[in-house]
Amino acid sequence: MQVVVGIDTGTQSTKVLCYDAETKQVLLTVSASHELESREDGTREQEAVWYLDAIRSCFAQIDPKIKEQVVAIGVSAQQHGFVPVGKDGEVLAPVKLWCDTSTKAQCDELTQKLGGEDRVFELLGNQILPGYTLSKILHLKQHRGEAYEKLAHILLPHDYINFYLTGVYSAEAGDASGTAFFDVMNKAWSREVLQAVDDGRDLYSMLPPITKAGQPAGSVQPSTAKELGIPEGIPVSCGAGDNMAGAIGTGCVGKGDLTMSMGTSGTLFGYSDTCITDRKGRLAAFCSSTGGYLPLLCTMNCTITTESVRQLFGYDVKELDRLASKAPIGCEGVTMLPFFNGERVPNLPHGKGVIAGLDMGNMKVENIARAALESSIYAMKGGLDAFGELGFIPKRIILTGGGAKSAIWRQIACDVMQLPVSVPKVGESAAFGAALQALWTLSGGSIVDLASEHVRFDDAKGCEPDKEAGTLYAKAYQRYQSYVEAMTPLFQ
Ligand SMILES: Nc1ncnc2c1ncn2[C@@H]1O[C@H](COP(=O)(O)OP(=O)(O)O)[C@@H](O)[C@H]1O
Ligand SMILES: O=C(CO)[C@@H](O)[C@H](O)COP(=O)(O)O
Repeated sequence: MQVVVGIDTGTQSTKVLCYDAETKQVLLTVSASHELESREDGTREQEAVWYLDAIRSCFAQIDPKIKEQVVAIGVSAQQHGFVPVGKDGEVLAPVKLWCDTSTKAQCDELTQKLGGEDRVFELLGNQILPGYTLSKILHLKQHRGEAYEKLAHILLPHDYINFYLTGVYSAEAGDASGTAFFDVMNKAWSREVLQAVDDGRDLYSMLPPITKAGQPAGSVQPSTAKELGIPEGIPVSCGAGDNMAGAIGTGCVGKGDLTMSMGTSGTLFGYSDTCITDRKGRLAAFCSSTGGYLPLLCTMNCTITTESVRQLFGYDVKELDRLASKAPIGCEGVTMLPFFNGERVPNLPHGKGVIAGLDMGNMKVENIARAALESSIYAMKGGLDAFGELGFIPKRIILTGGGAKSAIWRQIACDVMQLPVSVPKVGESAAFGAALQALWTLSGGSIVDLASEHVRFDDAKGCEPDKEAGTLYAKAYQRYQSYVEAMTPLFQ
């Protein structure tokens, strides 16, 4: 046995996956859920200690005989969250998350101070958006002054978990690229952008060094080894944001590969050897955690949409799928704008969910159920168009995330995007990707070869696009776009 472990701390839960690289079998996956603090002003926060508690709880569920054989660990976590840490490693305030929309004012203030959107784009290759980390630091300064005074280390969730495992402060380019203080063209922290938050304090010196992809962030320290029941001194790979880890776990590591993740958020990302920036702001210019780039579209409402609708009617996911399958494509004109959690693309942090186009004939739960599934895919369709405009032409889409378990949703994605869909055998792609990154740290060599050796696809779940359905979806998508345009002024 050669056991590598992937930890994925998502929004809803932490998952730990043990993979035997010799037999190419996932031995087990365990999980523990997290709470989420939500407030009406768009605040979405978690306590960093919940992540460590969830990790401890996951490891407690694993057979000690497997744990003894672990040879390396990799960590993936939700991107963008700000973990403010003091000089002795103590966490100073709750973690503001990727889906926190309460910092729009700070984003506007910082963008203006830096000279406007064009200048920001020149400095970073990205915009300053509420989901990203930068505005959360200014928010801490303005609203939690005491914690800000003690700030000594600026970490992302996966950096913090790596610190727990190794005792070392580290970062890597993939997750760093989602901070809005990382210059993606030069793969370096931006001193100028951080000075806009506070020119009286050296925030730059609070950033961890960037570990090169494929290199370890450190090794498991004795106290953590004892707590988790794993060998001390084993390597911990540099780690990744969850989308970057998901790219590894779905084999999206070579030129032209494209993955769509249907999780709490909806993401569409492709691998590129060169930096791809999108001045129109649909694709974020992120780096991969394998040494290249990962342009990415993120919507804040994918399974958020289906969860909101199914909870409203008291259904489970299977019942929602069953009802949706009874409605025709386009839901007889019922159109949903799935901005239940605000939205990032389009940049509408104060956006709201809308169900439009209802009349006495089409107001059926079947249509509303289907509109939830369709709309979260329409929200990602603009990303595919952006990839095309920027010269990135994929041959297929690899689907992952909790939503990819739904057969009807997979076919909707395939028909809306008009691309063949492949589904990896291991569904927990971020945890699996983190485990494969750990294996890469041990073995060295090419990540492309390693992914093609270990990432397998489930032929039974793959789908081919239907042209006729594509024509119907294209019409419904146009209607969706018209509603987005019409509603946008109300959300600004
Ligand atoms: N069979 C299914 N059909 C539709 N949605 C599903 C199904 N199984 C799980 N899900 C959705 O997947 C979500 C979890 O997705 P996941 O990718 O694990 O989330 P995250 O990583 O964002 O925490 C659940 O909240 C649920 O809405
Ligand atoms: O903000 C983004 C990407 O930019 C999100 O994709 C987060 O990384 C959270 O992911 P999930 O919890 O949905 O996996």
